[in-house]
Amino acid sequence: MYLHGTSRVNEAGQLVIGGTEAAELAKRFGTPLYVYDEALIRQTIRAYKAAFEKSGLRYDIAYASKAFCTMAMCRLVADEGLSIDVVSGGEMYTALKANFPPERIHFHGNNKTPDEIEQALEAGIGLFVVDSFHELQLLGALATEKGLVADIELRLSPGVEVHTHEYISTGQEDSKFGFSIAKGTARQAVEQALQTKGVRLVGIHCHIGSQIFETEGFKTAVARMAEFYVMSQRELGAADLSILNVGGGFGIRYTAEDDPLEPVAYIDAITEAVKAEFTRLGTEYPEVAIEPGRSIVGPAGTTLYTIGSTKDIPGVRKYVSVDGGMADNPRPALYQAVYEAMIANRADEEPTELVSIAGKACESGDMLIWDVKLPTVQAGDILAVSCTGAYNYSMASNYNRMVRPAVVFVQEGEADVVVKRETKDDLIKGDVIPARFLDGVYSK
Ligand SMILES: Cc1ncc(COP(=O)(O)O)c(C=O)c1O
Ligand SMILES: N[C@@H](CCCC[NH3+])C(=O)O
Repeated sequence: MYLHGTSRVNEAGQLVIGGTEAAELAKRFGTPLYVYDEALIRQTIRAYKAAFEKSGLRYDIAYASKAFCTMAMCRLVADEGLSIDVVSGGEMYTALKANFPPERIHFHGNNKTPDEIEQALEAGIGLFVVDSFHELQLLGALATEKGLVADIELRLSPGVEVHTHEYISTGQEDSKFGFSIAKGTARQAVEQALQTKGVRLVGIHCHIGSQIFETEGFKTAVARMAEFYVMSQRELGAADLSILNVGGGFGIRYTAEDDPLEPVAYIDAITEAVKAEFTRLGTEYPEVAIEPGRSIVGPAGTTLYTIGSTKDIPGVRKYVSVDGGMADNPRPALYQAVYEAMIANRADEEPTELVSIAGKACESGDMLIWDVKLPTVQAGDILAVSCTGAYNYSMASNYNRMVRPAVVFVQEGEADVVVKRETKDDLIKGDVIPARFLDGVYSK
């Protein structure tokens, strides 16, 4: 298993994360357990900032909170000086409750509801990324009603196809997101935005997809967006335009086969492309904005499970079952995502056996890893699955009425619970038995 951040194997053969043995964390907090290496999160954020500083361009980094949204994470992001991107009233509420400065919150989403827009306007959210004509009209009307002017970016689709899973590719023409540059709707959106009371067009935005390993797609997107930006200023009179937002999507190493670039390489490619394009077009450089999610939290997360039953089908495969699965990590089932794992309490032992890791949900597709080499496992061993920090906790469910695991942040030998493990009472807290069901139901 690739060891990210502060993860290492100590002399006692134990996996250690953030200065604490993983098996000790499992004992203290129970399993399944999401463990986050806080130092690695901060280090990645600082690497993005340093790469931009080097470029000399004005910049804004918004953490895409959909990857992992909790109050502690929002606090950390605020402390590191980033902005934050939210895509729902729930994410916005979490950030606001964590005292995230509202002016540094960016509100995304292809179907923001009137309630969510009102909530955002009342909270003083700094930026709306507008995704449709419907939203433009709704936001303009609601802002005007309140005597406000909302700063907006328009989400455009630059028609860039990238090599990633089709469910996480977003910049292509055939997408539910954004106004198409090629089809002319982006131009109409700028024209309409400039005539809409209650909004001020400050930027254009695109996001070409997620888990992208090369820089070509970003460079193409920058070139198309730059042309459009300058056209909007010169031909359409978009005088307040000053931000070019190229979204997130920077790839990470889930397995040894993955070969992502360092954050700095993506930023260098983007900032160099911005400079080249804007110089060619003869216009002042814009502020460059990005929205990384996965790359900030993905490698920092490890999920710990306790191994239970095994089933050996001679000549076929050996199934090793853990006490979690698709409820805490739906990504293998959804995207055929591949993960690596190790036995945390015997991390120095040679992997000798090829096994497959099964979850405990009542579902054949609940497989966390097909074919991973481990030392011979025993019930009670702690399995560590690496690189589970992005879109795992945030996409977790209560399928089969499983409780969501706790989340701990570890650093320098300290471990803090940032999300408590759900209880069985949490599972039924919204349940209501209609009074008419109770009348004599057991007496019939
Ligand atoms: C608009 C937007 N911004 C940012 C992100 C974050 O992407 P990633 O987590 O791949 O960095 C996404 C998700 O793909 C997105 O849809
Ligand atoms: N949920 C996806 C990423 C979605 C990106 C958000 N636009 C994943 O786990 O890979």
